[in-house]
Amino acid sequence: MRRHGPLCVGIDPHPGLLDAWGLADDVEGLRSFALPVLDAAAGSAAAIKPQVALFERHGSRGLAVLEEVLAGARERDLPVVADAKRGDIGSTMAAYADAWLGEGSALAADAVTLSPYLGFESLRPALDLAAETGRGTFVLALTSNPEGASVQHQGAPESVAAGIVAAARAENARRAWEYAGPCGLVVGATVGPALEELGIDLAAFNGLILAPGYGAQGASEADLARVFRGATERVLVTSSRGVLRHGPGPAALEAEIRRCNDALGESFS
Ligand SMILES: O=c1ccn([C@@H]2O[C@H](COP(=O)(O)O)[C@@H](O)[C@H]2O)c(=O)[nH]1
Repeated sequence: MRRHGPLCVGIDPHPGLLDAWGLADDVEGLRSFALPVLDAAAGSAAAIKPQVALFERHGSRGLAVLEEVLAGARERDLPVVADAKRGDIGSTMAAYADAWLGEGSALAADAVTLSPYLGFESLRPALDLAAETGRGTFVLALTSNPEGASVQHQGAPESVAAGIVAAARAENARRAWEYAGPCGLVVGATVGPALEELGIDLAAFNGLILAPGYGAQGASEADLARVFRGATERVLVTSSRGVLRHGPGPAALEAEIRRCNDALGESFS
């Protein structure tokens, strides 16, 4: 993030985008889509965030393409957040943790997104494995979709989302870290005044924040600066369709990534 700016490029090979790029909605199309995005992001973006569902829909061969993306990112020293949104009872969670954060797993990424809605502690195997292996997690707190509020804003005196933020903060405080703890949060750039309304202060948060909603979902650089005031230096801003619609040419993709990073940098300064 310090080197390139706060933009994380989402790799979301939607059927409509494959079509717009002149590619078939099959495994060859998936590969011809994902690898140029990886190339464009290496050297211009802070990270990439492959959307696992859009690889899974192509079955085992789709997951093999994801493994190729992960290996290519490792070779290029480009951090990867696997957007898998895993969350299950603890015994099963250990298997998800091994897959996405385990040393030697072909699917291991630098960080994985997790859903805490079976209870924050159910994530324990992934939280512990991330800390042991120097990887990270991003736990869904306030998601960017409008429906999220019906669950995440509930509760008094502390909302569900505020409870998740407090649990993530306590998790990071269990160990000493140089800059930010391994338990990050997902907070949408589209949440408007929800953080203030729910009494959540992200300036005091001790991990990274993954912020979807920029670009295709309508949040602007100014919205990000407003929502994350006091915490912008730890915000990894992610955009998928907003960047990908500039493809297929790698030069145009890279130019858009650089433009976003410049605009975000200006807005955050
Ligand atoms: O709260 C959330 C959590 C995750 N996402 C994911 O981010 C991208 C957003 O794609 P855009 O094309 O930039 O809208 C997508 O993979 C979502 O599953 C999110 O949007 N909101």
